[in-house]
Amino acid sequence: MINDGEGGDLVEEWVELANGCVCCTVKHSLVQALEQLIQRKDRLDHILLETTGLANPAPLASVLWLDDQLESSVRLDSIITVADAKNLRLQLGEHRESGSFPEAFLQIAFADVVILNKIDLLSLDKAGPTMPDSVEILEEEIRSINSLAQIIHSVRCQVDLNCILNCMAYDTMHVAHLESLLKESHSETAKKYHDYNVRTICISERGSVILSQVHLWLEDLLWESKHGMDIYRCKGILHVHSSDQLHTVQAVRELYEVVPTRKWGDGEKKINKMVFIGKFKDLLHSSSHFFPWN
Ligand SMILES: Nc1nc2c(ncn2[C@@H]2O[C@H](COP(=O)(O)OP(=O)(O)OP(=O)(O)O)[C@@H](O)[C@H]2O)c(=O)[nH]1
Repeated sequence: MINDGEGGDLVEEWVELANGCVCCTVKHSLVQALEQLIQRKDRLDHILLETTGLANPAPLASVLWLDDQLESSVRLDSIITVADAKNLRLQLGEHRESGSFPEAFLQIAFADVVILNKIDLLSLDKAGPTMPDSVEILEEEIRSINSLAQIIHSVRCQVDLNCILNCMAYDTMHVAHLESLLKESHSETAKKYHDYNVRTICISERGSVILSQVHLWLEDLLWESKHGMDIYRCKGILHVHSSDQLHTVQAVRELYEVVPTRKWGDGEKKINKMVFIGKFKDLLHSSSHFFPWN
């Protein structure tokens, strides 16, 4: 039984979910359970939903990001992935070769924050006979999959809660983190890939875009997987024709939003910049192939 604080009242309310996977079979009862929790909103600041180590975050993110009934009371703040610093590279390497355990890649690809845990074990390894992974190498590995995620280091997952709560990673109106896209990104630009690994690519181009064509283009990419792109997550900023507003783009799998967020500043360099996380095949070198409306 669970007590509400030390010596506190016994917690009597339970929300029981049917047996099954939270990202597929019990997805809808999860939404109902959250709605019940929200009824007691005065007592709730955050809901932390911990999935199994084998979960694919995409279906949950889709349900929680845009569910109309939930939208007003609950919002998806961020997806946090804990990575085991001691085993990360070995595991990703093994699964990259064999194509097994895609969830490891998905969990990094969808993460807004990656907690790189057990870094104390890296420093211990230095005394050992084999070359240890350095924090820098591991960060590079994570960034090659997802260059948008914030990476924080921890021992026994002791982290500053300010780093993982109120990230507003799915809030299109919260432009601050999207505006970092205006700066240089760590990610690769489009080119031809011969493998089919999960990675981040960043495409930027000047000129203005026509909003209706942006929608068609995104639907081609996200719904039809055109241009050999299987996109998990996408963020971007757009310079829309005949608009003085900077528009932001967010997408999780097939769901996406394009919204005006703020006025472009006087003298500000107006660009279109899209960051895609996913699998890419046969991409061409020139980014102009991605902005056909120019
Ligand atoms: N040295 C060290 N040990 C850790 C750290 N975090 C967890 N451990 C230990 O590692 C062992 C395995 O724990 P985890 O890797 O968290 O695995 P788990 O408990 O199965 O976690 P799940 O993946 O959530 O199921 C336990 O004995 C932990 O005490 C850390 O940062 N440093």
